[in-house]
Amino acid sequence: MILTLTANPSLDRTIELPGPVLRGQVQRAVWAGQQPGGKGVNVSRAVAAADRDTLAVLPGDVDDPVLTGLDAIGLAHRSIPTGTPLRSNITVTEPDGTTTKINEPGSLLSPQSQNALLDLVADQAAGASWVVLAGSLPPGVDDDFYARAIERIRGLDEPPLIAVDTSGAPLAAALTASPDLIKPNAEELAELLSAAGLLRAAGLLNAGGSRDDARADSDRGATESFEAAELRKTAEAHESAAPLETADLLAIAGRLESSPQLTARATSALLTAGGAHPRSILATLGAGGAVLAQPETAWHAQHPPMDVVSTVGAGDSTLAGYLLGLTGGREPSAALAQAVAYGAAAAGLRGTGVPSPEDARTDAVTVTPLEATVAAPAAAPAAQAAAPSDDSSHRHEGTVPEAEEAR
Ligand SMILES: Nc1ncnc2c1ncn2[C@@H]1O[C@H](COP(=O)(O)OP(=O)(O)OP(=O)(O)O)[C@@H](O)[C@H]1O
Ligand SMILES: O=P(O)(O)OC[C@@]1(O)O[C@H](CO)[C@@H](O)[C@@H]1O
Repeated sequence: MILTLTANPSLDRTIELPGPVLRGQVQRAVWAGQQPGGKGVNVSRAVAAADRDTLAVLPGDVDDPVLTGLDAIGLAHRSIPTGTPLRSNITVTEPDGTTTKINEPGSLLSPQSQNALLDLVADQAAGASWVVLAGSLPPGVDDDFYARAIERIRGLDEPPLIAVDTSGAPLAAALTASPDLIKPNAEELAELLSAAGLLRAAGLLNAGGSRDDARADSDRGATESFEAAELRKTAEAHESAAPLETADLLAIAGRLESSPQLTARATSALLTAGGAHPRSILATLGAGGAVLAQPETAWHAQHPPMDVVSTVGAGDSTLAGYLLGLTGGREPSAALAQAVAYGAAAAGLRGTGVPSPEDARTDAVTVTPLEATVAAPAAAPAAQAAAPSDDSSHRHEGTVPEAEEAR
């Protein structure tokens, strides 16, 4: 059984526009719909769609629209009453697949409710194969909530494996409890690397990595390239220990999305960093597919270009596809192919759509092993960190040859 905990569930409202969003104007939607959502809930929906056992644990009153929505689709769930309404999150989609999302903060969750939720998860996790802790934390909940959940679950006689899909401070805090798997997207990965001081080890600063080198690069020509400018800004922000600005994080995330090799190196830096860290990383890269990194191995899986309808929940479906693959007996690389097939299928569905196994076809997915992903120690200069090679790329219709499986 795959159990999910969604600390901050939502009613996902989706509005489809006939053209681009026009700020400040009245626009008429061509379609609108709503689904019970939140990251863990979506994982459970995808697992249930594959006819596999799942239980969604969440806060919320039984007559809340999220809970009645779960009743309506027959999804197994357990909740703790809160006396306050769950949030609504709004998605606006445009015909070219552009997805704009506005998420409410959610209602305050009292300390009593938080404890009741942790008790419920620990109680229900006995006998599960995986527990997924997913989504943001509502107001009133400390950043270490998922870390506390991990400690509770690990205290069970036969603890299940634990996956975490959240962002920012709750993700950083969860890492201190060494989850078995995390599923960051490119931006979350960039944020984690920055917070851990691993941007340079990950090869995300320029070769020399120093402010002077970056300046020298830019001084070489009167016209500083966009790339050089981004690197210089990043280096300066990093070395002055100032938090990276959103624009810098997005620039780094963009580089990760367009380079699986760089992502493999970045994930490797996290996996080999001193102190607590996750055991595996499933990094999703939007249209760039996903990288699965484990100590000493990494793979990239890619879906061909496709028409995107709504990417909301694509990451959750990716995680569900991966766990369905693993618990169904697939090797990690084959489970990765299934993960990307699930993510791509979800991106082709309206709203927070989750695919069925028939929608998620692995035969179109290419899986490529990435080599030399064990980076030099975190403090080593980028120039000495092992760079993954891409000369072993090949296509093998969603599964990997036995020789590679054995790596
Ligand atoms: N434009 C796209 N084309 C093809 N596949 C896509 C596209 N966008 C997303 N996907 C698929 O969905 C997966 C997850 O996407 P992404 O990295 O955006 O996750 P995410 O930010 O966690 O998503 P969310 O939080 O909305 O669930 C990707 O790994 C990929 O398989
Ligand atoms: O605000 P959070 O908890 O980070 O994300 C919530 C959310 O955006 O995540 C799901 C898509 O991944 C949606 O169902 C939901 O609206």
